[in-house]
Amino acid sequence: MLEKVLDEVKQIIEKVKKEGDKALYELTEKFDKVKLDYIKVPKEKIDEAYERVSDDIIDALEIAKENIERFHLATAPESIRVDYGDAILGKIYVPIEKAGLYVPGGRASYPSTALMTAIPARIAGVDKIVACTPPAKDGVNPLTLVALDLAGVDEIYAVGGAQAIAAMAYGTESVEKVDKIVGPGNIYVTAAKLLVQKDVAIDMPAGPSEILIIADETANSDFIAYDCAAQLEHDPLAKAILVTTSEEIAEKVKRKVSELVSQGEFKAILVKNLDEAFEIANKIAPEHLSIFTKNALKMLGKVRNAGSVFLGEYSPVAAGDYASGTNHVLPTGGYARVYSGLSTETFMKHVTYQMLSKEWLEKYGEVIIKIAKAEGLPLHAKSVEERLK
Ligand SMILES: NC(=O)c1ccc[n+]([C@@H]2O[C@H](COP(=O)([O-])OP(=O)(O)OC[C@H]3O[C@@H](n4cnc5c(N)ncnc54)[C@H](O)[C@@H]3O)[C@@H](O)[C@H]2O)c1
Ligand SMILES: N[C@H](CO)Cc1c[nH]c[nH+]1
Ligand SMILES: [Zn+2]
Repeated sequence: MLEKVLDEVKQIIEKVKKEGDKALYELTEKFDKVKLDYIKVPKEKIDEAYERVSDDIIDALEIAKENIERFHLATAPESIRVDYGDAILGKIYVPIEKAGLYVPGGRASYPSTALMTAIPARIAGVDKIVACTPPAKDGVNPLTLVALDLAGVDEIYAVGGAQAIAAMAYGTESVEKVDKIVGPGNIYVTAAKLLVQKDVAIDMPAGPSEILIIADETANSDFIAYDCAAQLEHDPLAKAILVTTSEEIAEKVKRKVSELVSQGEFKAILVKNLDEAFEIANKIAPEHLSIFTKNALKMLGKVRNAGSVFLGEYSPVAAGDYASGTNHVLPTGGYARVYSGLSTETFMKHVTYQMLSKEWLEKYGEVIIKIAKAEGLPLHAKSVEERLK
């Protein structure tokens, strides 16, 4: 599917690279049908946004923010130092300097994604955080602006789609070029991230939402249907797959999903046993994997490829989408085979270090010298020999 839009997206990227802000204004008019007279959202528009949203929803965002912060702090990578007596070796985690967040906003608005991307970036200690999000007729969605502001984003740009990714990758008069672009989006956004990744780091391909549910005969078919429908409501390209040992559940879920939602792709697969179900799930590597079986927590050991796992009937994917605290920016399209979801680590890199003693070098110098000479790199050997004279 991505291949179908690659040529069009390439052209969008080239236009932004060549024409900068002018291209952003034109493409926003073409794709978003919006004519704004700014790209960088002015401070007064952010202040105004607080007036336009209710205290009630701000309170809900604040609670979600606390839970997301709590989990991302608890799971942040820690520097490590190993002291072997004659040598100290270690790894320090350091933040990247500039991060660009993409917060979607085409068919729905995504203030939750503002929190999911900005909070880990702040915890990591990123120096400058900017965000792009598509505008509507009267500007960027006010709740998205409030969420970005609450999470501490430095600059917000009213631009979406592939043009936003190109702007953050290469910079324009208004948009700052960043070191790494993160965040989910539709097929155009995802294709653009894949195309610019030779010039800028990206988190992962995080495209149209997906769910795969493994269910045995004990599962509640209505809960399964609602979880499927919830992910299908994101995008006509969204996918939901039920893998079950029960024909009855497959039929009930199929019927209910078709009553609840009319877009996206739903498929039910009947299997003989749960081992077969996990084999299929691991092959597909879905963004979300929900497990509705007896002893669900025990099933975690069978999971190899998935973005995030939801265990038992009281763990709707919507909880992870908004408020439990795990991140909802997750790999799609089978990329969970090799990529992880967004985390504090996404905004960091590690630097290894060592401080060796004379004793260590006396003990291992010969090993270094032998291998260096075997590789045909005599000056590597010499750099050790000189110290051991
Ligand atoms: N995988 C994840 O972690 C995750 C998380 C949240 C959301 N999502 C996904 O994000 C997506 C959000 O999509 P959305 O469309 O609502 O918002 P979006 O912001 O991703 O896309 C909107 C933009 O797409 C561009 N666009 C629309 N039609 C175009 C066309 N024909 N040609 C070129 N560009 C075009 C426009 O510029 C517009 O600004 C959904 O697919 C949802 O499932 C994924
Ligand atoms: N389910 C989405 C990830 O695929 C995340 C999200 C945001 N808002 C609602 N849901
Ligand atoms: Zn969702």
